[in-house]
Amino acid sequence: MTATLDSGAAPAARDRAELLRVDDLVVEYPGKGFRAKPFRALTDINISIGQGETLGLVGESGSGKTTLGRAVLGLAPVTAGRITFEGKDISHAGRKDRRTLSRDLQVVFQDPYTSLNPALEIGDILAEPLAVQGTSPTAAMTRVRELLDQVGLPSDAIHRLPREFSGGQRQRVAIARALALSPKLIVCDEPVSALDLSTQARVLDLFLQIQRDTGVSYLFVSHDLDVVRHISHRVAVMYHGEIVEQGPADVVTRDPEHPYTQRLLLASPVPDPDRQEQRRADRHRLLDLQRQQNEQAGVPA
Ligand SMILES: Nc1ncnc2c1ncn2[C@@H]1O[C@H](COP(=O)(O)OP(=O)(O)OP(=O)(O)O)[C@@H](O)[C@H]1O
Repeated sequence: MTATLDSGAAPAARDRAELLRVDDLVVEYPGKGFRAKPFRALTDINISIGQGETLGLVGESGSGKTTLGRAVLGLAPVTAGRITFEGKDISHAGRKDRRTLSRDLQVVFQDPYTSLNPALEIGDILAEPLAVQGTSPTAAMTRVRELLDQVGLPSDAIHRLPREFSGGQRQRVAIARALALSPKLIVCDEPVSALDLSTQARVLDLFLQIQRDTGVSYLFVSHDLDVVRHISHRVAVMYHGEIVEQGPADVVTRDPEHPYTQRLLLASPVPDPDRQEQRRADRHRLLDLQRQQNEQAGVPA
């Protein structure tokens, strides 16, 4: 884990094979309560993600980031448009197809405190997806040990319960669970926003390391431009259910064209842009420092 906040995702390779493609996607939730009419959460979304690539999805609360991730996972209704995975239309994939797809398409949620079953030992949490896909108990335990090692947790975690771990360690368990079946794409929905700054940095580094080791792709949802810049090859900016800008992470997050992205960049109690940049630089320095200190002290994230 040596990456710093300014040396995150590797530059995008030009000729990545396309893994996920979303064309003209519209998502409408059925209306209920005060929203008697269907509510259009996404309008004409077009994105693609290559193999080993990270697309960062950024935008304010309610802009539709989670809905887009949910649509990819088959959890939100596709009203119009198309979602293609490895060239196959999965927009309306049924249960059986989804079960097959779950080998390749996984998710890490925001809250490490509620996303793990508190009654299960870590070994059982990690073995669960393997058992569902028919892996034998012996092979599953070998894989569980591999996964713990991959996410930087000790092998004795197998017999411990989630409550015995910190937020960062629990998120490592959630990442290990997502990795169990060697997926091709992981939808990461605000996976570091519940963590403190130094833990955020270490977990982001873990995501990067895993991508380098396995070639997995990420659809990485975050409201935090710093986080998205660090982890992503490309960034798409969402506003009121639409993508208003997308392009290389560095360009979009440092020199955005769209006024909404410019506002997002400046969304800070510090009004002066120079001080804003200063604040960001300070934050990066702080993160690096904390990470170095933790590493020297051998403190797990
Ligand atoms: N199941 C649902 N039924 C109806 N409306 C929904 C549902 N889920 C989300 N919405 C609405 O869709 C819009 C987009 O929500 P979404 O959660 O995708 O945004 P977001 O950018 O991820 O926001 P946040 O960061 O707060 O999660 C919001 O107006 C939300 O109220």
